[in-house]
Amino acid sequence: MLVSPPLLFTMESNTLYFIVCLLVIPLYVLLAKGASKRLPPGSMGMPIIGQSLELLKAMRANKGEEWLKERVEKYGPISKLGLFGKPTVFIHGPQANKFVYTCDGNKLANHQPASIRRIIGEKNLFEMRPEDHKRVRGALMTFLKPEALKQYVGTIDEEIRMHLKKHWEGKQETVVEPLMKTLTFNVISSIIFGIEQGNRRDSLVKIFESVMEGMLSVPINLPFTPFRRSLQASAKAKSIIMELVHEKRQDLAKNIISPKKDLITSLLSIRDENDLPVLSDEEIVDNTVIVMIAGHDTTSILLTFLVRILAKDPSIYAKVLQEQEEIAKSKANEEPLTWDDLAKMKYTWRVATESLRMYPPVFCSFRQALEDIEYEGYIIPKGWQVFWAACMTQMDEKIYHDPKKFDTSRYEEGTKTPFSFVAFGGGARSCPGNELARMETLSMIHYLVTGFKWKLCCEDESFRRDPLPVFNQGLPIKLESKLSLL
Ligand code: HEM
Repeated sequence: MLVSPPLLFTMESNTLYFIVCLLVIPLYVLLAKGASKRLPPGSMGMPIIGQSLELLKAMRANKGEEWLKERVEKYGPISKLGLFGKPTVFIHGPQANKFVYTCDGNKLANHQPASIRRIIGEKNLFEMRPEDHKRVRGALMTFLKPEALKQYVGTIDEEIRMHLKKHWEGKQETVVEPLMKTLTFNVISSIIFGIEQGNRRDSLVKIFESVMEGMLSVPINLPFTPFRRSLQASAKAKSIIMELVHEKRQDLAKNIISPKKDLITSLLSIRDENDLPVLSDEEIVDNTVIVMIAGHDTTSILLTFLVRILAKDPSIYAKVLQEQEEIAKSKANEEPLTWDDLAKMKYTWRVATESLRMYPPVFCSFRQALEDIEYEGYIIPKGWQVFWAACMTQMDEKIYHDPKKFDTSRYEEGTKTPFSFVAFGGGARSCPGNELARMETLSMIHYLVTGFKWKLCCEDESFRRDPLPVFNQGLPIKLESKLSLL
């Protein structure tokens, strides 16, 4: 979101970028020359560099959408360009979203940058071709589907209360973005690893922070490069997770723990029709890593935007507060939230949905053509990248009336154009963590609005895309505890 494919964008430094470019020039020239006729319109830009730097610059100024809109005005909804050393076809609109989300995975494959592939490992969901992807995703979904997640509402509730007590209560000022990251990191690690708060979890969290640091780097494995540090941290994380896998397998055999305890026990317990494990140990480890990485940053961004929206618009804050106070009133002191409580938070989720429409954490993604593909009368040649900014349809005035207006009533009107709301992607590779994200978001907003009032320190703080949204100052706020509920 990853972990998200747009992670592709960040380049450590221009120097490293140029070194990599030089290494891949021959491949680029071959691919570009090999392209047959009926290529989409557009210029490939400078060899290798193509339009990468322009796009990066626009994204960092939070003008990525404008930059792409200009392309669409100039060339139409399909055009060619050069991005990150590869010939690329940019496609746009609901029909582009539909094409990507419904295309056979043997023709159009997921496409991660080399740094991510090497750090996470070969057996992760992002890298898999359709057959393995279906098997591994099916296994993950037995844990991430709503019926299974229901039992973790209490765990999430407990994590949030501990977090608020430690980081928010009694503070007069705080910075929201890093705190939301800490929270979602802790929630997801408690659900995945099933480890109580303490030294063991803290050390895993620290190791994962180091893993993240080099995810977006140029994959040069030399001493002191962030990529080397990330590789080392990921090897350490994986060896700890592998130990956990062995421990939990033994505990399951002795019936000391439940198969539903956490993601690892759940994956270990899935057997096929011949009573054999559905996932190998290596697959469990690599996919635990991917869920950790894909699962925390995206949700923390949504929560950070919600804090901003609630501070900026008193009428939205008042309605969310009313909904949440009604739920709070129906509960005894310290009684945790339940699945049914979350189901009642309809208005709050509409606010979150509208936030996801206007400020999607994942803005764009890449795939790779595994064969020549015909699309809208043009050829996307084998080996080329397909690049699309799915979420641009969410700000399209032909689909959403007055798209710049924050308007939760949009979701009262029924269905929209198919493939136009795609904050969680679509098709076989849509986000499997959307339900978990919803649970975390609603629970946290419940405790925030019932427990605190806040004001933004900088009313007009802007954010850049790097490639996920990052607030320039991390969203500092002035904070007031309403009462000590926690
Ligand atoms: C607000 C929160 C979230 C947003 C906006 C979000 C968004 C997305 C999007 C747009 C994709 C598809 C990317 C593509 O098509 O290239 C995706 C995939 C994915 N997400 Fe999320 N996500 C969120 C939370 C989570 C959580 C909590 C988890 C962990 C449980 C998670 C795990 C994944 C995984 C594993 C994939 C890859 C799925 C596959 O390839 O089959 N996400 N996410």
